[in-house]
Amino acid sequence: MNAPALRLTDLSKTFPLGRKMFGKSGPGVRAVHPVTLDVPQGETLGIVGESGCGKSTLARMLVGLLDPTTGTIEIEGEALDNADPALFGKRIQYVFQDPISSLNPRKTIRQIMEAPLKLLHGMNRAERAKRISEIFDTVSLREEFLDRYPHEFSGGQAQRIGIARALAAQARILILDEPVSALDVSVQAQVLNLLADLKAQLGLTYLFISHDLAVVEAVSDRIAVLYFGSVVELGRAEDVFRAPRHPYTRLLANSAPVVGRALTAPEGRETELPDPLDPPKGCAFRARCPFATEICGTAPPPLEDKGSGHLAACYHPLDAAQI
Ligand SMILES: Nc1ncnc2c1ncn2[C@@H]1O[C@H](COP(=O)(O)OP(=O)(O)OP(=O)(O)O)[C@@H](O)[C@H]1O
Repeated sequence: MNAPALRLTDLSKTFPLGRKMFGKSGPGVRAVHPVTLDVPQGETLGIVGESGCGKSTLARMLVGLLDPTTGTIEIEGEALDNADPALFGKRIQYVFQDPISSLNPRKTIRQIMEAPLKLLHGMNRAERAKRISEIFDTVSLREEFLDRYPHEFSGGQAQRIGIARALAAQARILILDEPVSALDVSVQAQVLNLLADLKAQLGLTYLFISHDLAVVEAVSDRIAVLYFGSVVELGRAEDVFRAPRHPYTRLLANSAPVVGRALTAPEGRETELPDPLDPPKGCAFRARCPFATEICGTAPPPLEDKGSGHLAACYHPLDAAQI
């Protein structure tokens, strides 16, 4: 069997707060609790969760922008070494939410496209020109765009350029961080279609981060739900929002699709995330959960298979009658 495209083992991140006192570091914000997860080759894994649940921190560790506090990242069976950022760049690339501001405004598109070909693959001028021409053809961009600057493009064109830049590195895993949220609805579908075509054509693996549950459900094979830095549910895209096992996922699904609306909670229950500086001892969702009992305050529930490969971290997983 092939090694998974991506294997995370106990990957976590704590941001230290304040200076070290008497040689000891102060308290920290635990942004991502240890995550253990395989992403098979060719899969699109959707990652959802409300603001502050750790999506960006997780994604930034995966592309080498942040050092993990614990754990390892393996790509196609090979451990990534943080000391060699170029190794990350060739294997895994980030496509940003805001395509225009993620491209260097002082560089032409040609310069932007050439950088990974030169730095990561040592290509000469002729090789770079040939490769850029092939990539532009793949993403349906005209070569006359190459001598223009990022601000001259619409959001949809700029996102195609962002995707083209990620392809130039020849990475086979793309982290798509809200890749269509900043685009008009009519353009969103074009970019999503392009991503689907590229995946089929090039055998790519995607991690698709979004607040838009309908988009995530449509594009993903599996979905991971993050809450307060932990994966609390993981299952097939068709099951996670339609037959959630974790009460948080049900809350998330019931709160959609109104973007930006505060999540609702049963009367008398908390609506806020716990304080990251003073994390609760047991399940982080228990103050918001209508099913919480004593056991929920003892220790965080482990992420376990609740049937047919559908995982949830909950002592009282929902059954069909509760959905
Ligand atoms: N550099 C940092 N220093 C300290 N705390 C941080 C830092 N970056 C993120 N955090 C904290 O880590 C937690 C997770 O943040 P993160 O940005 O990963 O969440 P997110 O799910 O991506 O949110 P959003 O959807 O708003 O981007 C939050 O409590 C945040 O305040």
